Amino acid sequence: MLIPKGALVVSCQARADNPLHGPIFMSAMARAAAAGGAQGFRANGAEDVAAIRAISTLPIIGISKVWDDRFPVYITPDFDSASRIAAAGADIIALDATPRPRNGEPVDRLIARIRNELKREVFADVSTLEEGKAASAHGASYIATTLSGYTDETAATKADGPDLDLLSALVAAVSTPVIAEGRFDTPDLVAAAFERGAHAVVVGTAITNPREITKKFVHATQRRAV
Ligand SMILES: CC(=O)N[C@H](C=O)[C@@H](O)[C@H](O)[C@H](O)COP(=O)(O)O
Repeated sequence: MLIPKGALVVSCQARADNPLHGPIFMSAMARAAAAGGAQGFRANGAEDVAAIRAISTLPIIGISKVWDDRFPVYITPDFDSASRIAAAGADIIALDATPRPRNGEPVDRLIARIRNELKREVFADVSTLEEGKAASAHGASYIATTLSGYTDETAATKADGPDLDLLSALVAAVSTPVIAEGRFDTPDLVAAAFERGAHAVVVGTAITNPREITKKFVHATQRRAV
């Protein structure tokens, strides 16, 4: 198991519309995170994964976001996208493990192919307890709460912060290590995740997205006591 128990993993991702988009910025983010004590990274796409691999030996959870209007699944939907990030240096491949339609092989087959053909650990992003149990049964190495709040079924929970209830339910139900990911945006929430039995916590936006962090502060400037 590559992700150590108790680890903080930092997600270094910036989409094309973000001023920090690109491997130079994302590898600098990763260096800063490692200097701060992060024990692993999550990164999107072969270029960013390769740039982070070049500056660190810490475990990289690689994803490949592929948007296709015909399908809701965009996180590593098929074997080809998984292969590209494995070749770029990802130690662990994260994928959408919901049963939603995808332009790729069914999730059980995708997990098996990544394990058997790419020889990589599989990190299953789920949104419900049932999906987590299924991914565990299919051989995923980690089950993560990443997609809670981002599927039609779970959209209502997004406004409530991270899905601590799903985290606890997964910890109780599967022997696979459970990772807290998605809106863990304060040190207190990270501590709460470990109290509930998380194996590790992945933090993205709150550490690596200055635009979104700035928005929160600007929002505070607009608050007025009544
Ligand atoms: C739903 C989805 O596509 N999540 C993505 C998965 O890679 C990222 O956009 C998130 O930033 C990541 O999961 C970390 O979460 P947060 O940024 O909330 O700490």
